[in-house]
Amino acid sequence: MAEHLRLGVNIDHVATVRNARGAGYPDPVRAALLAAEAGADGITAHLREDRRHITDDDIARLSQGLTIPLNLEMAATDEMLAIALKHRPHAACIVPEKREERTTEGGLDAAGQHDHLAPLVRELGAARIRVSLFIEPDARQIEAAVRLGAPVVELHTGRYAELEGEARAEELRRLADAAALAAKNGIEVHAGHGLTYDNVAPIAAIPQIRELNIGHFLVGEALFVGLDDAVRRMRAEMDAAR
Ligand SMILES: CC(=O)[C@@H](O)[C@H](O)COP(=O)(O)O
Ligand SMILES: NCC(=O)COP(=O)(O)O
Repeated sequence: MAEHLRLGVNIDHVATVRNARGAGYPDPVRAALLAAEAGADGITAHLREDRRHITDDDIARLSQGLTIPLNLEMAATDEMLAIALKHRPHAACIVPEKREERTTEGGLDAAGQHDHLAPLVRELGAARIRVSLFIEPDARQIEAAVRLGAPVVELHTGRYAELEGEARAEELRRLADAAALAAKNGIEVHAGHGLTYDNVAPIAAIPQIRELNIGHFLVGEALFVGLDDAVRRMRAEMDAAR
């Protein structure tokens, strides 16, 4: 039987709504605490270099107030490394970032950026922060993660979420193959981006995947049913698929 599948709730887009008005509400930390009560196994927050949603203060408050693990998503920069080392989250997921993108468009080029990433992975690991690389489901990237000594990879499910029909089925096969290859090499496998009630089941059914990080859909759904119900239903969809 496949092991328990953890749900990491990403609260970035609670901050997007707050920042639209420059107000103090809605508070992403309050959302994180509510998600934890509803059964989230962890909280994910992406401190973008342009601070378009999550802010430094949010990370400080999440680091102090959470009773479940924090997964800090960060670009591979010295500034973000210093922030991670200051707050020491449970995990740090290194993601690619472009200022002009609407959302995280693709995976990190772990293969092409080995020399840039190696010291970062080493320093985070030495601080006992669990490093994860947000990559495309691609054997070359997984082999690069192995060479870098990353304990975790998070497979980018954005393409899978956007595609339909046979193209989606093909992307699902790539995700399953990548998960199997990573697990065979002793890497813990996570996945996320663009997951919803409608598309989560086939991803949750991949036995090597141990954690899903889901945010944008849950925050939107929370407008209609509340965050508690949205997190509980996602948990149920994941468990049913497992
Ligand atoms: C890396 C990633 O997938 C996330 O951080 C998430 O989707 C929310 O942030 P953005 O929408 O700003 O990319
Ligand atoms: N790393 C993926 C994540 O944290 C959530 O992505 P999304 O559900 O907001 O698209």
